[in-house]
Amino acid sequence: MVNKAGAKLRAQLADPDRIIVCPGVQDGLSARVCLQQGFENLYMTGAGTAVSLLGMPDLGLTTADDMVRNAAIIAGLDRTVPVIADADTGFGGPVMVARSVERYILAGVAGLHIEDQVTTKRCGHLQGKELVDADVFASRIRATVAARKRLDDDIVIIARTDALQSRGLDEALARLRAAVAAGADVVFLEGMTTADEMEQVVQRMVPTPCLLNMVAGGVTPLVDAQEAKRMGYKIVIWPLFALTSTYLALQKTAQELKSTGAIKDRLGPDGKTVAGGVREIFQLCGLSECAEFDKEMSGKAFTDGV
Ligand SMILES: C[C@](O)(C(=O)O)[C@H](CC(=O)O)C(=O)O
Repeated sequence: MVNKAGAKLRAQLADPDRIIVCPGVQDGLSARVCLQQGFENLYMTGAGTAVSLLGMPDLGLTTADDMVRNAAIIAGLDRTVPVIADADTGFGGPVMVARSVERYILAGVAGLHIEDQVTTKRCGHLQGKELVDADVFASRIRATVAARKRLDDDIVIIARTDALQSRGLDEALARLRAAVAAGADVVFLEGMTTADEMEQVVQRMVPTPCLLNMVAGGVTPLVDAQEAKRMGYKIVIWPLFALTSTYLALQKTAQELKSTGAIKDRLGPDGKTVAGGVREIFQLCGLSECAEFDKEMSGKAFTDGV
């Protein structure tokens, strides 16, 4: 087996008492902050990757290269923490989908989701989404399963449908059932708009585990982990929380720099040290571990300190 992350995520899914709460992260820094807070899973957001890496909206503009590279960076920070990654539409026909899935597996990802929008997709919480036919979606899932088999891997395959908006709940559920028949492990019904739909999906998809997507400013009512668990969800993602926090904090300090010509130091809890100073952030990102590793390997880079 190439990648043990999938097996770990499967064990988490098999725990009947567990709900897997995944903070969405868009880069190494947001992943580091969530790891510091002790999260046991991470979610790599495609929307956040588009916004953070490209400065562009979630409109299918990220390539497989952009997404796999970002997933590899995030998954590589702590191999004990399973990462679920957005794989959008799989980026093409069955050959391309299988190639992409292999690359996600080799990147060390534990689970990924593939959806039924057209390749020129958009965020699931925007209007005017277009879908591929149900048989095309099923072939994407089959190609994902084939890639997993080819690498003898355990990656968790999450089938996402965006069909609710234009086709209604029954067709969306039928698409998810077909995806499960094709080998998907978990289902993700995107863009639910009421608590009743949220409850129904879990009940009507039994025994397949369901993922719930909590997007601030999106169309789905927001519930906490306890409520999601009560509804029967096994995975909850908060894809944009880090992006939103980063955006709001950056905007505030950018305004300060622009209007005053400087940034005032913010002091930490001890009242003396600068909060969020360069050394603190490097420590978060493994400064001491890097120096320690260098020493253990008889490297000399940090003998005079760092
Ligand atoms: C989950 C999602 O696919 C993502 O890219 O994180 C997005 C989130 C978003 O754009 O609001 C989605 O729900 O489509």
